[in-house]
Amino acid sequence: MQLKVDASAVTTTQPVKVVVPAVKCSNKPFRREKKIEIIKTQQCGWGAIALETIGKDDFVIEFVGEVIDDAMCEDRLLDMRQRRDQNFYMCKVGKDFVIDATFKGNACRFFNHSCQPNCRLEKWQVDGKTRLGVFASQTIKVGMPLTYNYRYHKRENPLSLVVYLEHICLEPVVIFRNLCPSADVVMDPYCYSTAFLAFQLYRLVD
Ligand SMILES: C[S@@+](CC[C@H](N)C(=O)[O-])C[C@H]1O[C@@H](n2cnc3c(N)ncnc32)[C@H](O)[C@@H]1O
Repeated sequence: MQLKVDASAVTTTQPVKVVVPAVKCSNKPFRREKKIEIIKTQQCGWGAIALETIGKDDFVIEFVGEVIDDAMCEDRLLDMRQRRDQNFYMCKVGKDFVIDATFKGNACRFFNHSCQPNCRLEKWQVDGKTRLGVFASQTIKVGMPLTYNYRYHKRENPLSLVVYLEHICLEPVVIFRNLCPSADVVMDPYCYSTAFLAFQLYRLVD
């Protein structure tokens, strides 16, 4: 599996000088990424595991991808629906600001969701630009799957939700059965619609 990375189109993975947000000053720049392996999981497609012990609150990896606006995001969601894609790699960072790791990204695009994750996403301001870092929320041992909570949300534009719901109802899917046994992610397992795609946008909006 090869991902194309176009440096001009993605947020960078290079170490940079970090301006830590005043409110959340933890003085931890995006340092070296941790060693990670991409593996085929039993039930969640591809996933990522730690290849080294990761300390609590350590920087793990940056979430990189193409920066797209809401309109482009909508277009891509429609394309995904037509292709019947089941894996989604978008993170909504703010209004008109989505990072899409579908076509361009790094190992972070393989981190699966868990309601009891060992990592968390943080939004940082770096030299005036918003960047997403994945940090360990606990000590992570070698071989452990790397997960964070996708924080699904409902589509904000109810109109588009209605339109999409009319159009699609695919095969039943049961998701998050493996890493997410609890019921705090509510999905309709019988209607795999674009409404569902909307849930698949990770949310990091304040
Ligand atoms: C960011 S991708 C993660 C990598 C993905 N598993 C793959 O094979 O490329 C997100 C997608 O992985 C799948 N996924 C993530 N977490 C999952 C979980 N806990 N259980 C089942 N599928 C999961 C869903 O299809 C989701 O849209």
